[in-house]
Amino acid sequence: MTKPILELKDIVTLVNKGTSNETEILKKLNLTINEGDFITIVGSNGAGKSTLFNVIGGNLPVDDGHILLHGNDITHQTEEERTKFLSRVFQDPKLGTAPRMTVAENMLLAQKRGEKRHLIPRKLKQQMTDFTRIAGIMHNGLEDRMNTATGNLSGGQRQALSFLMATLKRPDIILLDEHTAALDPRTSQNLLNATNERITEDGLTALMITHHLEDALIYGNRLIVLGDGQIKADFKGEEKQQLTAEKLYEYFEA
Ligand SMILES: Nc1ncnc2c1ncn2[C@@H]1O[C@H](COP(=O)(O)OP(=O)(O)OP(=O)(O)O)[C@@H](O)[C@H]1O
Repeated sequence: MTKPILELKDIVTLVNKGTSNETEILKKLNLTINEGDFITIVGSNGAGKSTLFNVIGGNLPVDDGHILLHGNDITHQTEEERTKFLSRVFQDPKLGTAPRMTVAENMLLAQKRGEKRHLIPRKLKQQMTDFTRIAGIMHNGLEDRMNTATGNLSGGQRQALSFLMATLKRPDIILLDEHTAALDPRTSQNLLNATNERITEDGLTALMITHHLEDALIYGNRLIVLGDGQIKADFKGEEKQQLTAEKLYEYFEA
């Protein structure tokens, strides 16, 4: 039985409110995200993908409609309040980590998310073996750089760390906002494979925006096409497996 984690019901978001430039970005968008879903999201530039993430993350207010988390209305919860159940990885490797702190310290910070953030060296020592093991999951040498300041890591290692930090506390929802777009093709592929492994093996629930149709097809159990502020298509299971890049390309109007 699939259980809904997050439900977006008739979501409307406006920009430039009350001016002659007022525009509806999300137009009565409906989406139910079930436990264990790994949803890839594609759509033209300006389709509303980042806006959708901003609405889920509480960075942008909802002008109409409702957001339910495990059936409870969280439409008006702040971004801060939503960090209890949600985490997000951005495109820019500089955004997810504290550059002067080491890999291990960043991981400890992520583990203490939502609590008072005092870094206790004793705690760090206790956790080191565990953190090193977790870093090893990314298969990119991060585990050998546990005491390196994050600012001195490669972009790929830094993004891998951001991803690990986002998953460490097993949030209900993980938003991956083109998190491999700034990386070279091989590094991007490695991170995508590691992402997929961690999400599927740990049964996490995630949404991933990508402009690479092949990646959207390979990864995840669901694929959503966003267009003009609405869900144009939602492919699941067998239907997603049968989908081709050519067919998907048809959703991108000239
Ligand atoms: N704060 C804002 N003020 C005005 N317009 C906005 C604002 N935020 C988003 N928009 C507009 O809303 C539309 C959707 O933007 P959004 O960034 O969500 O698209 P996207 O699908 O993520 O695009 P991309 O693939 O280029 O990142 C665009 O036309 C954008 O210009």
